Amino acid sequence: MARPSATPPVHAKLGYKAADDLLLHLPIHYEDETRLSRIADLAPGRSALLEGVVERAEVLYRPRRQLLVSLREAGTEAPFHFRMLNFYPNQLAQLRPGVRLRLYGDLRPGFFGAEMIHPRWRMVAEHAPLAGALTPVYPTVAGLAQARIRKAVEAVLATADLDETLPDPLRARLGLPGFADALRRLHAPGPEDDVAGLERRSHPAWRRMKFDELLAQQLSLRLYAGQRRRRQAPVLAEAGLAERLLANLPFPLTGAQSRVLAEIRADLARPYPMHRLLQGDVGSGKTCVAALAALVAVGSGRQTAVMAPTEILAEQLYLKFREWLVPLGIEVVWLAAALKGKARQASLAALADGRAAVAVGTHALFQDEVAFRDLALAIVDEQHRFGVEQRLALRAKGADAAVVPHLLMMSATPIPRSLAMSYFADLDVSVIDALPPGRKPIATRVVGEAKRAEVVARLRDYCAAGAQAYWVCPLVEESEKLDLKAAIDAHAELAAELPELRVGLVHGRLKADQKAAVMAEFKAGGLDILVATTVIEVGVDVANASLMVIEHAERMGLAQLHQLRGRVGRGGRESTCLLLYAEPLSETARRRLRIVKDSQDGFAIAREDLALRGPGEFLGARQSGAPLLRFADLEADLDLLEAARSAAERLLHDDAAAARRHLARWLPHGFDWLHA
Ligand SMILES: Nc1ncnc2c1ncn2[C@@H]1O[C@H](COP(=O)(O)OP(=O)(O)OP(=O)(O)O)[C@@H](O)[C@H]1O
Repeated sequence: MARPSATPPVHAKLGYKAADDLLLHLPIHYEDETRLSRIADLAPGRSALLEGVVERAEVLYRPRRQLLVSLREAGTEAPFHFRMLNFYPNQLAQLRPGVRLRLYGDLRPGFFGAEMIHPRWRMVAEHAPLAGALTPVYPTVAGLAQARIRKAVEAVLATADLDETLPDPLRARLGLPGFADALRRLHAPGPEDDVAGLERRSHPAWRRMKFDELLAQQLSLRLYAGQRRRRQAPVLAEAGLAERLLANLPFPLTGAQSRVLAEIRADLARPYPMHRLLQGDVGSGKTCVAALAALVAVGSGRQTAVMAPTEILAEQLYLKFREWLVPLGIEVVWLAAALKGKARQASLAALADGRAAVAVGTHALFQDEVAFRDLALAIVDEQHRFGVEQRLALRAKGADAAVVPHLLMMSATPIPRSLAMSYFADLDVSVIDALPPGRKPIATRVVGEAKRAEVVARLRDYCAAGAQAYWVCPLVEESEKLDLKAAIDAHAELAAELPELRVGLVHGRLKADQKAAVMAEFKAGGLDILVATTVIEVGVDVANASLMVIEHAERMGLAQLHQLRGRVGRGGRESTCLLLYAEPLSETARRRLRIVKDSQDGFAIAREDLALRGPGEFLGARQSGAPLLRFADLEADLDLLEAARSAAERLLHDDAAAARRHLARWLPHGFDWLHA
């Protein structure tokens, strides 16, 4: 009977667009049916193929209903058994005495001696031939049998075009097998192949796949870079205003800041859009460099938009930009969702007619009703927290659709080089790798919650000596409500325990002006202690705050702890950060906290965090919903990534047609998320 036409084909069931996509649907492991094992030679726990003749098959009812089959291997005395806990009556009927079976499964010690539970079995004739290749086991979905996937993959392998896209010398240099060869080996390795290497993904055939994937990514990044260079952006080269701010600043730029500013200025002076990530550890002076960049745009008679993912961060940027730009006679407007009525209309009007040269705000900046007269530069802070569409929307705000604004992204989450190289579409990266002089290291302690009373006593002494402190409440990932409750409770407790001190509270649910009022009060010294949810993570700048207590530090990411801690240590005082943890603390959790305690280097901490949590945390990959890479692992395969990077350049130059074929194979349906 024909299968109903509604049944989707195998590739669709697995989530692929085309049957050819199955070529790269690679096995997760293999079953070896190329040789028969003898039960006497097998250690328990190993999977193997056995053969035997059925002696008896009976249904037992204790301890539960099951089918027990006894078989005898040729030349042995004792029978062995297999059990089926689910079976059909016709299976029972097939298992007549004298029937010869081959079984594949795990052998384990059982009540009657060695046995298999739920092996795969089939009836065979005597001396039936063995499989010529290992049997691949593929990732699958519910209701899709391995046999169907195997068949579909075999069909595609037989018909698809497996031509070689890499030049021979390159393959030889990297020790990589040919594409067709590698693919056949992965889908159907022979008995002589290194199966362990295939399963561990270290086999040359696997390395070939990983290299190809990375190469495709690098090629697409390069093509994208080429496209960008063909787009038009305003040339911004008037530095007079920036020079005036430099003269006004109470400090000289650090060497690192000057170098990075020069890189940005060179980009802005080009007629195609900048696409640059400005990285620097917390407090390294990124915002200051960004403000100078904005002034280059403003000096050229154009507008700048500055955007942060949360209102509190945006407000901090707004305050800094005002402090630096307003004395130069520049109008800076504020725009966030909470801004309503007349104030909102005034901001919108000032942007539309160009009176305001700079707008600072949140996501509200890229709503449809926001029109710039002449947007030339978009600065996006902590960009990895924005979704791809949001970033694109801001870029589309240039007044003339043919002219694209320059894009400067800032991040205090240091992104390891391998990630930056691989994930971001053609991204130039500038790193501020030194802190301004005079910063003191922050003494960090890891303290059990049982010592909370001592911590509170310490807080009292600190504040009595004129210092200010943050008390940061746990992050409860899934629930803003719980976050809020924790902060409100901590605030009430501290206020009761320390009646002589002024304790303030700030959290994400406060209205923008309320938040701003609390922050301003803390900054002005009107509060001794600020209880906060993690909203203060980045960008908050209060020089007199020199103690930070972080509750439930064990729940937070390492990079996040480091960023939080960076809120102190900004003034002349010795600063301290206490990481409070709740018992019991696992060994891993203890190790993680120790990493933050022992290092002040954001990059080193980020590397550890990457190893522990995976790249999604850095890159907002969750927002994009697309996996970063299917096969290659950015940390483990760094050598391949480097090789792919240089090979991409060569291939485009030497054999553009091969490069195109390579891309068509690996990214047949585009990869747009990568290009944002
Ligand atoms: N070269 C410098 N010398 C001394 N102080 C500086 C220098 N550059 C910036 N600062 C000061 O250091 C503090 C942090 O600078 P800025 O806000 O630019 O850093 P950031 O990297 O954006 O920090 P954050 O991690 O807080 O976002 C600010 O108070 C700023 O005035």
